[in-house]
Amino acid sequence: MAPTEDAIDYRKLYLDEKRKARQRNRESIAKNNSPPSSPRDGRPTSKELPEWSGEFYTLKVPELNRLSDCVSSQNPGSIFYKESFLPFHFCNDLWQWLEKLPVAATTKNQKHGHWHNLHHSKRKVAVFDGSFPRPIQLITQALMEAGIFDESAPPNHILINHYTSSQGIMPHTDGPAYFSRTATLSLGDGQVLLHFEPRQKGAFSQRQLLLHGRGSLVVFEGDAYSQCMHSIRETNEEYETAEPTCCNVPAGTKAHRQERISLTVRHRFDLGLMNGD
Ligand SMILES: O=C(O)CCC(=O)C(=O)O
Ligand SMILES: [Fe+2]
Repeated sequence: MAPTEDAIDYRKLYLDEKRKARQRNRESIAKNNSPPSSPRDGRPTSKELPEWSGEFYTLKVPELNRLSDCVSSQNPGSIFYKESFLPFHFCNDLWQWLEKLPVAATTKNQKHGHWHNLHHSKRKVAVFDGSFPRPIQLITQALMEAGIFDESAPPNHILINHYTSSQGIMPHTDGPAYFSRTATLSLGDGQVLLHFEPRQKGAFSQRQLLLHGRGSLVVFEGDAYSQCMHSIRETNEEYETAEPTCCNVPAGTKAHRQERISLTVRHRFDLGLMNGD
């Protein structure tokens, strides 16, 4: 019998079902393989998150100017800095909101949106990825509007570090899991020196950058992201002194250390895939 228009195409059905079964299989493998420490686990419910009083905020931020805001244009290139990026009143509200984030009961699993005390360095960290509560959304939108991220690799991962005045972070690169651009916002009244050093000796020059608090922004990408390590020194001194390698303030400028919160914003590739990018 000749197939009619609406007769079932068994071959197509067979292929469709096979494709669906393969897809289900892949999804279940991905689910079972996802590490228990995934930051996507255990998202805080909206009840657990602190109340955000700034519901009607629209965040006005300046655009990043890739020429005038560039503080290291070569060797390594691509470090940008804006001393005043986030509005002052927003920084205060954000600080208070962040301080009220729930604290994870255990340090074993990274729980999304919860503070964790790191064993090795004692500083506190919290992660937001994928879907963001309002204040974090405002920040990611602001970074898009300022031309720092675009639709091809939008911010989808925020790491928040809470430091006492003496704490720092060891030399490291942010690694290949992310698009090679990091934007960091600093909150608090103090300052720190951010150090860049080449991963391979002699390949690039050392650089320093004085990070002001109260909403400053540093962006680094390209060589500064992939070929250099960055760090903040631990110190019990009240201040650090900028060296001649410092690229945004004169040598001798004092960076007065105080309690500080930083928000490091990036695009993580595997989250992009999960969100259907
Ligand atoms: O606190 C900072 O400014 C640096 C943080 C950082 O490098 C990171 O979280 O990867
Ligand atoms: Fe980093």
